[in-house]
Amino acid sequence: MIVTIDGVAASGKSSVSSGVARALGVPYVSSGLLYRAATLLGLEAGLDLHGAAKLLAHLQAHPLRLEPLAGGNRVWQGERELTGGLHSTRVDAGVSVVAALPDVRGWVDAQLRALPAPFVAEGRDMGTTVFPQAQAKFYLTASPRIRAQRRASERPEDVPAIEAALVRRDLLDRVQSAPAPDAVVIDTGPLTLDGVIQTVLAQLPQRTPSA
Ligand SMILES: Nc1ncnc2c1ncn2[C@@H]1O[C@H](COP(=O)(O)OP(=O)(O)O)[C@@H](O)[C@H]1O
Ligand SMILES: Nc1ccn([C@@H]2O[C@H](COP(=O)(O)OP(=O)(O)O)[C@@H](O)[C@H]2O)c(=O)n1
Repeated sequence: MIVTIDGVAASGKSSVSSGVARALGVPYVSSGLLYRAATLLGLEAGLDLHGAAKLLAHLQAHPLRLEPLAGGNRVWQGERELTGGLHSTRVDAGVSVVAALPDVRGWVDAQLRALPAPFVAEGRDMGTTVFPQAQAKFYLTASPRIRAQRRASERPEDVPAIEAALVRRDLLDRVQSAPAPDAVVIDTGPLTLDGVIQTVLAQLPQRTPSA
């Protein structure tokens, strides 16, 4: 079974996916971490993030590996773990530019499609482009202010600055962020994290042992 959980920035995708995946006993897959890792490598190499050809050549010369665990995903470049540096403000600021490059999207999509199901996949276009065949699809929302307040514990900036950056990223990401027509949309604003996880679990199709 593949479950997709898409949504806007900081809407709760990775926390909810982790909770749902643990309840199901399967891994979750964070597609955003691959875009973040591609951005970090580009920044470290001093590349122009708008330049698809050089960035893609760099990614192919320095392959990344996503480790999709139920408790939290990790990203590796050979023996070097990149995970800790992927949620910085500078990666936040550059990632939407990298994610707009069709070649980079193809590179990420190929890695995701090579993963063995079952899993919960989270991002922007998991239910539309990457896994349109998924058995259950969800799309998380919440107001920019609520999302910024939640993320404030994870970033050095104040809530208004975080909110402005989230709104900017939503705008830059809007092309790949449309909900799938068959996704269940959940406004997480009035819900606790566990409330969202239980809402998702309650809507999953009955599983058979082989699914
Ligand atoms: N429904 C919720 N209620 C309260 N806090 C939440 C809720 N969902 C997520 N959070 C918190 O909001 C922050 C952002 O969630 P995260 O899962 O990282 O979102 P995303 O993966 O969409 O960026 C985290 O600190 C998380 O614990
Ligand atoms: N499926 C995806 C996932 C992420 N992304 C890009 O990667 C960025 C980081 O995604 P993320 O899911 O880690 O970000 P948050 O929503 O957790 O802040 C997004 O802002 C998008 O630019 C994408 O384009 N498509």
